[in-house]
Amino acid sequence: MRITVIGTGYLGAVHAACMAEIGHEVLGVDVDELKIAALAEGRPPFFEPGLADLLARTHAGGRLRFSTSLREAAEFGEVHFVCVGTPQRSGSFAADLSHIDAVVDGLGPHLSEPCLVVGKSTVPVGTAARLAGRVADLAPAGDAAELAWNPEFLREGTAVRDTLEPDRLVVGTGSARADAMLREVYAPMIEAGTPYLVTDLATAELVKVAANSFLATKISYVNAMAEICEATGADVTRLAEAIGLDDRIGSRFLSAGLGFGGGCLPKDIRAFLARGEELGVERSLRFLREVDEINMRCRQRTVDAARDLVGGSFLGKRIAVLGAAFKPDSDDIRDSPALNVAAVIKLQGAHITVHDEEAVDNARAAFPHLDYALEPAKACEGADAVLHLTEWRQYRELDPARLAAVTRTPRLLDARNALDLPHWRNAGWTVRALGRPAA
Ligand SMILES: NC(=O)C1=CN([C@@H]2O[C@H](COP(=O)(O)OP(=O)(O)OC[C@H]3O[C@@H](n4cnc5c(N)ncnc54)[C@H](O)[C@@H]3O)[C@@H](O)[C@H]2O)C=CC1
Ligand SMILES: O=C(O)[C@H]1O[C@H](OP(=O)(O)OP(=O)(O)OC[C@H]2O[C@@H](n3ccc(=O)[nH]c3=O)[C@H](O)[C@@H]2O)[C@H](O)[C@@H](O)[C@@H]1O
Repeated sequence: MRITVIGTGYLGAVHAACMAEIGHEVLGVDVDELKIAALAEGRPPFFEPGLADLLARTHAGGRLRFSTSLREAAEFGEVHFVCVGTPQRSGSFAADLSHIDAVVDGLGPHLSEPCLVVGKSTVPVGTAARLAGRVADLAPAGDAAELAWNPEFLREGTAVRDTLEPDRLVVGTGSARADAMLREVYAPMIEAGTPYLVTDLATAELVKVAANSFLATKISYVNAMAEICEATGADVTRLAEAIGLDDRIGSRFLSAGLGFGGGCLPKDIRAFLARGEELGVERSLRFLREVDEINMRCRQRTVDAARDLVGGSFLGKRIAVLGAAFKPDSDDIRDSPALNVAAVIKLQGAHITVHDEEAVDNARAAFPHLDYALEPAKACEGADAVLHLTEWRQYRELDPARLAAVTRTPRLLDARNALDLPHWRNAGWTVRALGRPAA
């Protein structure tokens, strides 16, 4: 099929490459000329494992092209996936829908042949019905163009696998034609046994925010337990292990520590709260405010634990920060808990040096007042404390004895509960972790 993917960011670039990988002819479109130039040369504009190989393969096969022209997209595609950003609006919790509106307004008048516009961005419930009306009004050929909603559940860091082997496909549509077209798009996944659920538009939109809210709630639940563990001398990692063995609960998304960040979970629960208020159902979602509060307290607890570790004040202290991305295997620093903590500590008088193999350029651009090192050991030189804030595998493989030798005082805060603490203690480190006894 001829597919366009409009918006080639963390979601769209992966979706475009994966659609080409399963055999479709794909045109990726973005307003960002630098991004399009990189993608057109087969270079991923961001770090995502597996994406570079996929781009190289699909480019070589001639199935993947890029452009900045929406008109070209309208003329080319049978199915148009809309993957533009829906960030938090400034000064409010609500989602900014201006990008998605601009795409529909730009695409609509040029949609001539029978085609399908498919929303993949995460939107407040009710948006799809509004946009469906807009597509019908704008498309010159009347009912030739339809709109369906197909929310995306990929995670950064595993985006390629999540797209090629999704847990489920959810399609919001009332139209047999739209359903048939999307079954054709996703035929290899459906044949491989991926559950394919057809719902109405509103349910499809809600499935997405309900799933992200549940994941955020699970993380904040375990972080609330970490606060209780801190008050009682218990160990949240053992607690999570024990409750996770109940398969009704499950062990995934029970890693306590610095909490969630990124371009999705934080803004999605806030946009859901804002939409709940508009709909007059704020009571049903009030718990999400608590989820957000608990999550933000994780950052504060990390700052407090780091300050305690260095003796009660950051003034004049040198702090090494390991990790800048919001999660490992990504260079994405949107609402990064690690950089949030680093910036707050810097404001309290410390000298900060940050290491992150992949996110360093993004971090430097957004936080130019922090210092950066290209090696973990360089970041730790002369440090009064080392803060482990993003759990890259590389940090689990560090040699604590070698690292201790370059610090001023070997003190470690593991804010992700991911390091082998006895190993670090044996190498002479004073070790703290969130939600665990000091030992
Ligand atoms: N990043 C992720 O892991 C996932 C993101 N989502 C949702 O997908 C949407 C996109 O997220 P990301 O890819 O992370 O954002 P992003 O910011 O990385 O990418 C958005 C892209 O849209 C482009 N864009 C903006 N206006 C445009 C226009 N008028 N025409 C063409 N392109 C335009 C931007 O230049 C940018 O490249 C959001 O709604 C997000 O919540 C959903 C699932 C996973
Ligand atoms: O809507 C989206 O964009 C995506 O948001 C999340 O994916 P993502 O943000 O890429 O990453 P996650 O693996 O969910 O991690 C989110 C944050 O939670 C934190 N986290 C995760 C798991 C955990 O146990 N503890 C924890 O603190 C991570 O460090 C990270 O900061 C969802 O997992 C995806 O299903 C969804 O498609």
